[in-house]
Amino acid sequence: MTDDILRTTDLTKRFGALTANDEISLSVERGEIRGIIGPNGSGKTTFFNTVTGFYQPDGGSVHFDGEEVTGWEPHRLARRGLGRTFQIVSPFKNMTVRQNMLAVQTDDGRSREEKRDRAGEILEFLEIDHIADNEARGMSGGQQKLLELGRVLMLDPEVVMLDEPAAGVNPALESRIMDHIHELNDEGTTFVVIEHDMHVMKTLADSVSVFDSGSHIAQGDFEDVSQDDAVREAYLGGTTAEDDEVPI
Ligand SMILES: Nc1ncnc2c1ncn2[C@@H]1O[C@H](COP(=O)(O)OP(=O)(O)OP(=O)(O)O)[C@@H](O)[C@H]1O
Repeated sequence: MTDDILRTTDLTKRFGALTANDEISLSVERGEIRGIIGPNGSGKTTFFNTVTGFYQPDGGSVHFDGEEVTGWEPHRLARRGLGRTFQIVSPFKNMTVRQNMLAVQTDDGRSREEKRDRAGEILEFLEIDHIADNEARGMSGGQQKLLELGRVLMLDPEVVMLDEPAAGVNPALESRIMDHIHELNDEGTTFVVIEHDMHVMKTLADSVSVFDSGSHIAQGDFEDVSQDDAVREAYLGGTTAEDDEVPI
């Protein structure tokens, strides 16, 4: 029997005449790393925004850990255990790295000291503790991505949705980010990851869901999905496909 921690049923989001998510039904199993791939504009980020409450859906539902959470506010979902990061990261630049961590509203009865200790542990785990007292404005793009992941971890999430965690990150830091994701996953955190880099996706994801023109067109392990005719058409038939987006 499968143990779904996140499930959408016919989730739909429109922007005027454009249907960015067209009845997306998708289940994520507890403990897996699910990749979401698809050409530019296929609706991946919209899906994240609708699942995590940044957009109200025009139809369909979202269930998280056995509870219907459709339309819940992002902060309520985050406190319930569904965290997410953004494609464009935006730390508070004039605050230190540690202050950025402590600015996360956890509302879980932890004392200031406990919160500070937890922030220290996470920064150490992510190997950015040496810059904890530096202003965030001096961080590299990759370090900012790690800080954003760290801020999500302050909420002890059960599921983390990552929007392009490797984009714009140098290869050394990229492999560190992937190691951290694997390590957290080994400890039980479920991940849903949007990523254009197919090499990253191939090694990271247990299974992938493919979006095309707002629809969820295929799901399975990376190798099977790469051979799927509809997937090859989605990538190769369009005019926007770039080499690194072709999943073969
Ligand atoms: N806030 C918005 N208002 C209007 N249209 C939007 C909005 N957000 C997204 N769209 C449109 O919805 C479609 C899906 O966009 P979305 O960003 O979800 O795609 P994506 O698969 O994440 O793309 P990319 O891989 O380029 O990040 C696009 O046509 C986009 O222009």
